[in-house]
Amino acid sequence: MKIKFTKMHGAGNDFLVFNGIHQQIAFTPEQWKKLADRRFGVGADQMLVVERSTLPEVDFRYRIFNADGGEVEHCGNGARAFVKFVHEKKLIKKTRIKVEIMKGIIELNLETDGSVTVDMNAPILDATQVPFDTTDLVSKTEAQATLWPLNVGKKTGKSAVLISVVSMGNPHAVQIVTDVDAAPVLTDGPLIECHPRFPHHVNAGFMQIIDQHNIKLRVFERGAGETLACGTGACAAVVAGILRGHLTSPVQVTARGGELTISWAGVGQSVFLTGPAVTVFEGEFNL
Ligand SMILES: N[C@@H](CCC[C@H](N)C(=O)O)C(=O)O
Repeated sequence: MKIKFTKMHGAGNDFLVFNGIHQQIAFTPEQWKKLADRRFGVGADQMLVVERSTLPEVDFRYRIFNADGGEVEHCGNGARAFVKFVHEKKLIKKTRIKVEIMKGIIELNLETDGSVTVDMNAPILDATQVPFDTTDLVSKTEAQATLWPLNVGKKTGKSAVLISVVSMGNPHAVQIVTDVDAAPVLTDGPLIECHPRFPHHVNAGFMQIIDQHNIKLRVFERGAGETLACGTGACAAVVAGILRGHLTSPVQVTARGGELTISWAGVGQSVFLTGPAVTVFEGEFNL
């Protein structure tokens, strides 16, 4: 059986996108992992499957699989690629689209310049809901933010890493660094990703504040390693930076693969993510 896919990216975060409406897409975690492999498969950070939603007034359901084969709750860059995909495949004419994801519904808008804005819903700031185990930890407060000490490698006790814990539907641990290019993303990233205090594992963000409206960001993603950009990671970082009093909305996020714009009006409000989505090529493989 031949399976068709589209290779896409959003600011360098790359995807294999599958039309699950006109072909049956049901792979095992091992098969997803093999497809994502950059040597033995096609190569991607995430795989996205577009399906019909069964919910009233919701246009599609979209499922997300990390490169390690695990299904996850959300993907901000993927959501933009998804909108471009359903338009290019003529699956819908509307530019404002409602989509069911694992934990809720999001609204997306295809802008006239081809970029996509995603209403990412309100961030979850209650650490235990992220989920993050706060047992025996003493938090610090900075402006409106709660900061948690996290023992990472040899950084323990007074040298523990101070993190903001934010869920954008998926879990994020964000820290501020002075120089993102020198930050220990590849060494501390995997330790934070699988830290025992995060029972569902976590995406580890390293943010350098440039000024009130600009940050540089690198994210070591759960289940995918460091990617060239992470949409939910950008939202979580900006939320953390605004709560800590360092940033003011809107914020331009410079990732290694491109630029994202994030707006947030504050606690209880939706975060809006705007950025590019690009189709690279179409392909097919035999299963
Ligand atoms: N690249 C994504 C996030 C994908 C999921 C993430 N790795 C997780 O496991 O939560 C984005 O653009 O948001």
